[in-house]
Amino acid sequence: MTSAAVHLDQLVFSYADTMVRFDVTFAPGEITAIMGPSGAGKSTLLNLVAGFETPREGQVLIGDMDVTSAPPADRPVSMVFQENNLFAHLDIASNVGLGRSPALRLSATDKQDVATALARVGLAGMEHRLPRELSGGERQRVALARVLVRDRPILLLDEPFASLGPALRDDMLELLASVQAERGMTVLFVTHQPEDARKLAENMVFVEGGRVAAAGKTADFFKSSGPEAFRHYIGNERQ
Ligand SMILES: Nc1ncnc2c1ncn2[C@@H]1O[C@H](COP(=O)(O)OP(=O)(O)OP(=O)(O)O)[C@@H](O)[C@H]1O
Repeated sequence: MTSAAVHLDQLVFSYADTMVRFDVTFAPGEITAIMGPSGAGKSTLLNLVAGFETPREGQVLIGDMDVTSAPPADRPVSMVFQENNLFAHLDIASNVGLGRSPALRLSATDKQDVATALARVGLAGMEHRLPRELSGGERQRVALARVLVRDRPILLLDEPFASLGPALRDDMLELLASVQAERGMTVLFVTHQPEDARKLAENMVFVEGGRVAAAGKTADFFKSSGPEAFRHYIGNERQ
């Protein structure tokens, strides 16, 4: 799998009362944390990359491919949400297998890959459990196993570990970091936790009022000379 940049080129999109404009590039094969106040447009940005929303103007480029009008299924993208990533009536192996075949027509190799992915995320032996028989952290591991069998170059994560306690969140960040290092995916990671960004992400994008207010290296964001808007935001969050 080759790494691909994600480029939002002069994108304009609006809901009834809200307009966003994004013009930003996400570095190929690296993790970028996306932070910003509630309602700033972070999920909207991911949805535009995934194809769940279509811009009014501008282009979405993945590598050198223009996917602006491509439906979500045709984009080289996987997405993990905070919750509800799994189908409640399907066992874990089937939920992961959906990443390979939406109709669950799985070859022997596919089934082997599902088992390998589940072992990779620490869930060997749980193949036949239902999602409700797992903890919240284990359910997110299943979602990551599905990302592994999909094997797409772009991974979008929308606050994936926000419902987990701090120790478990750290475990998941480590797992995500090692999976990303193995596969070289371009990862866009929306989080409200500055510590998550610091631990995981090489780059940061700060979204405010439907715009990218600042973008750069994570290390620079956390310096006293870091972007004013970001420093103001984390200062407020910490009060
Ligand atoms: N389906 C929708 N219809 C209309 N407006 C929407 C819709 N989804 C989001 N919005 C509005 O668009 C703006 C951006 O929402 P978005 O979910 O992208 O913010 P966010 O930065 O992800 O927020 P949070 O951190 O709270 O998840 C908000 O003002 C929101 O109310």
